[in-house]
Amino acid sequence: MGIENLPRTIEMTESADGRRTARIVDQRALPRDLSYSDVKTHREMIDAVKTLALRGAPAIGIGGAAALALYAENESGADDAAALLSELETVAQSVSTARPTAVNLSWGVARALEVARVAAAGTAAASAVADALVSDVRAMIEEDEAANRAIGAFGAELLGAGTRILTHCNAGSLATAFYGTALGVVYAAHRQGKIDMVYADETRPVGQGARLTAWELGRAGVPCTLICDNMAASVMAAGKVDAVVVGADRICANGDTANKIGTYGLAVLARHHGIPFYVAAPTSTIDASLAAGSQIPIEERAATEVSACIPQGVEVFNPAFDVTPANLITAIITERGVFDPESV
Ligand SMILES: CSC[C@@H](O)[C@@H](O)C(=O)COP(=O)(O)O
Repeated sequence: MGIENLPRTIEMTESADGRRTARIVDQRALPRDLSYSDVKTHREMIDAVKTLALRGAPAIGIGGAAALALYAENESGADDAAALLSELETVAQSVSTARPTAVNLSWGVARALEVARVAAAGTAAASAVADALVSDVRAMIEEDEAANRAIGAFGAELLGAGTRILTHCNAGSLATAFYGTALGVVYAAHRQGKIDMVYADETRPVGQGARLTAWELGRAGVPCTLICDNMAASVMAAGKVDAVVVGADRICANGDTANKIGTYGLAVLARHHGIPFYVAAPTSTIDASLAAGSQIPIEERAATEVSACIPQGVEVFNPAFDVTPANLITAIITERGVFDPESV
């Protein structure tokens, strides 16, 4: 049992009819089934991102770039590179707005558009632009795994023997191409024999902790105890948590960090109990264009996520993310090292 049992979240492959596709783990089916979907068009990719079949900031960044590659490969009828580029500029708009909070999505789309621009400047053939896009998605996948392994190595240095970690949502291999950010820290520390237990918050309302983190850690052979979100305070008070490690969807210039709803509450609890609170994320999650967390767009999702059965007339507020102020974050762990949130 180990991380070799974890699936690759997204890969560029070829389907039986010879068309290039993005093969993704369909995370809606977990933990019941480990099943894959072959995504062939940019619209199918937008749907996968919106419905959380593909989720987690780094994974949707790669998915965004893949959407442009799929459009170029399978949908465009453009005669030449210049015509394709102009179509891609329109497609990029709809892909990068599929979900608003994780900056990685628009980062991935912007990177793909730049690759297409450079390719189109050097060729007249639309097919060469498509090839360049597919190659760059493959490069992004490799870079993402390498970044996560570096995050894991830096993060493991912060932890001592017998560490008990609390994590929220799924910032694991499933949220990235492979290995994970917060769970990357766990995997690296576990390899060094430092992890006694990982407490996984259930993560209401969608249950990424219960459905995905508990499944992933089990498959990787890391000890995991599932708790409901409202149990975190008493687990900390009982002295069972040595560090909180979470992922991020967007980190502002001042270090304020958006992550799955409930993260902010955990940071407040960690401060109260004197427990270090770490954010683990690749530098592609940093958005230096935003000065502070109040400027981060927070996605609101359907009321049916909160309850399938709502009494008539009851209003539901379902923000998918919250913002943890920089002063509650002990350190931000990136692939380039460990930073004070204010200096990130
Ligand atoms: C490495 S993933 C970091 C974050 O994207 C993760 O913690 C999270 O909040 C995911 O939310 P989700 O709505 O499941 O995409």
